[in-house]
Amino acid sequence: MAALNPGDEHDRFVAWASDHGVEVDGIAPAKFVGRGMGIVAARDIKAGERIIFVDKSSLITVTAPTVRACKLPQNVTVHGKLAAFLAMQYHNADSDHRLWQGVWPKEEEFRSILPYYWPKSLQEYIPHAGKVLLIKQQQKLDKDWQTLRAQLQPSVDRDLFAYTWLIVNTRTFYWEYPDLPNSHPRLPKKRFQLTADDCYAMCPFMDYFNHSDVGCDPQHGPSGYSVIADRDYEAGEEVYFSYGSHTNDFLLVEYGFTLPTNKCDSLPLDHLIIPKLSASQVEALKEDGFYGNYTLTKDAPHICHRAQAVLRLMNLPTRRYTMFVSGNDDGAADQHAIDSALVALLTEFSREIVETLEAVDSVAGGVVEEQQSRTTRSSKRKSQVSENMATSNGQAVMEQKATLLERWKQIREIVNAALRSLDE
Ligand SMILES: C[S@@+](CC[C@H](N)C(=O)[O-])C[C@H]1O[C@@H](n2cnc3c(N)ncnc32)[C@H](O)[C@@H]1O
Repeated sequence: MAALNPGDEHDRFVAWASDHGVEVDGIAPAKFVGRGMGIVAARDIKAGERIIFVDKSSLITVTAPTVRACKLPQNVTVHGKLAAFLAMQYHNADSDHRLWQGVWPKEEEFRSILPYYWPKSLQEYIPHAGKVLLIKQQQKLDKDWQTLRAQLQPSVDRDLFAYTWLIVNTRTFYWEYPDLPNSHPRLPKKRFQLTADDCYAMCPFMDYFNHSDVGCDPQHGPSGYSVIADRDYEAGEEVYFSYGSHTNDFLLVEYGFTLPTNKCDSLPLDHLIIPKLSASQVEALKEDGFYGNYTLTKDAPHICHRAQAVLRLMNLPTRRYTMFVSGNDDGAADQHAIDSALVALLTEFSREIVETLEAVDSVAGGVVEEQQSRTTRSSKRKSQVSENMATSNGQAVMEQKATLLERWKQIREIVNAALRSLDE
């Protein structure tokens, strides 16, 4: 259930936005239990109606004069530059985006939602694909901080920078700079040279929308962003759009949530397959372009072509594998043997899942106690404040644990669905 009037700070922001190039039609921000803000239909909306337009002049990008005025080092990433700008402005009561900043989730909320902040003993149980992403995220943030710290300290400390870096990570949109050749010395002159890492924009009001695997498609053009309703909506319904074709492991690490059903979900099988390969098999797969990136999905045929190939190399005479990867044989004659090999692999995966579910349950209990005792011990007196902190840490860990258990149950369901259909 959504609260249609989420509070004064949101009213003030909406009024500010409408004076700053944001045209809202038929939608409103609303507060949802357990997942912050989102957008609801404020009246019945018809498919094809434009529900929001945001003029490019209101975006925060590296080309904005206020960002350029910060004179940040040339070698820092676009992500780092935007995070530094937001952090430098964070305590400035006169900053242009003060009212917008006031409706973002607070650092405290991020601490419980985003795996970046989770205790190490819980991060350890993030599924393999998510852990790889989390390490990359930590490395990118660290590198940006190292490049910028001399310029930012002492007014901006690492905690504030991490928070604004994660605000950028969870709230930016893909932006292609309509006037690219002259936009910024840090950006390439030619459009085809732009990479995804260059194309970040903070976009007021658009960053209220929550993600779904189906929903409206945000559009960007030379004048700004717009969203067109993908279907009819009744007043009060939540309106989502898609952040992209993301798996739940990606959503968990980058945004701090998973979707209960997600048509884009898949699981990597690399951590189960790669350790079983001999050196010569690795060499052959690399030569043929079939090394790694093996995935499992809930729906038939369950595994990707690359996984079909590697299982053939591991379980059949080499010539059968060669015929398959060269495209001279569709592999149908061997499918039964490959399905049996896959069942063995997934049975091994099932054991890992059961063990992980049990481990998350017990580790999380330990973390709550550890955090509570650490928080209460660190205060001189066992004051109400420290008790409240301990309780909120405890609650955060319980929520993190629930998110993690939920993800492992989704993984179990994908594996079981594949096992059931292979058994038919
Ligand atoms: C662009 S913001 C969307 C607005 C945000 N909910 C807020 O309170 O301001 C992205 C963040 O919203 C949350 N979010 C987005 N889609 C969600 C969903 N389907 N379920 C739960 N949380 C979601 C996640 O915390 C994510 O990091």
